[in-house]
Amino acid sequence: MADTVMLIGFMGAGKTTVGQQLAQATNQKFLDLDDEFVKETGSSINDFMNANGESGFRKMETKILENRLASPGVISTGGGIIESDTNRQVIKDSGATVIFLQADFATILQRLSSDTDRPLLRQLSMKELTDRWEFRQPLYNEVANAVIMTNGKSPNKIVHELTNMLSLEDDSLVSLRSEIDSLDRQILKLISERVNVVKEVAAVKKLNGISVVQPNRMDQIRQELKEEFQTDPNISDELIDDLVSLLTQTAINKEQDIVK
Ligand SMILES: Nc1ncnc2c1ncn2[C@@H]1O[C@H](COP(=O)(O)OP(=O)(O)O)[C@@H](O)[C@H]1O
Ligand SMILES: O=C(O)C1=C[C@@H](OP(=O)(O)O)[C@@H](O)[C@H](O)C1
Ligand SMILES: [Mg+2]
Repeated sequence: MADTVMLIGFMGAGKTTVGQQLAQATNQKFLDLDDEFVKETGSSINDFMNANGESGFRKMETKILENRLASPGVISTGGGIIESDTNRQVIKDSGATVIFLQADFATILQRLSSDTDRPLLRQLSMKELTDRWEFRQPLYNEVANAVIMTNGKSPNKIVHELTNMLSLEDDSLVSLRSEIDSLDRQILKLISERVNVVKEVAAVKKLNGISVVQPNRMDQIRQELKEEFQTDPNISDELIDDLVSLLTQTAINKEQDIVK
């Protein structure tokens, strides 16, 4: 395992949560630069930013990064650490293994919906926050050695991926698999949402005495999807046939349970 593993990513990506658990799982020291900030300044981040503005916060954040970077173990950073050119250079020069914890913007907003500790969340408008998100993405990528997609994954699962990745030679395969794992979870969540709608359909059919299986409807679904996706080289007619069969069979089973 590398001497220092540094977690970067936007607010709410899970740097603090995952960093703590990764350090525990691998028996290493854990440092969170936001906690170090509070220790060093004797002030909460909210109070410090209120008094000194974001630029004052950034200057102190750079000092703390430079002081703590040599610490072996897991270091979780604050989401804005990569905004400064100096910080990015310091991070690149440090030799730490830098992991970008990625999550989509909607997931971030959901995770932070009841947060009160992050001043920027309150100070910035939604447009400014979105702009900040977009501005930072290439900067995270610039310093990262590997990316872990966190959408739909528990911190435990992410720690597991990280421990695998950190003992592997080829990070690129792990990053790509991480993306696939995240997409698989999103697909399953969508299927679960589809089943919820199917249950409502079953209730309507039951009320009106309509039979569960409607062969025309299945053919229509297949036909429409094939037309819509005919120019997508990744989606073959066979894939559509297989997927629709799977989805409709799942739906029929569920509806039959409800209608009987
Ligand atoms: N993988 C995850 N899945 C769901 N919720 C998460 C995940 N990682 C973190 N969270 C939650 O999101 C919020 C922000 O996490 P935190 O670790 O503080 O993020 P960061 O340090 O990147 O800002 C916390 O409430 C935490 O419990
Ligand atoms: O994104 C940012 O600019 C910030 C993220 C926070 O850390 P987390 O990323 O751990 O929330 C904290 O450093 C401060 O509120 C500013
Ligand atoms: Mg944090």
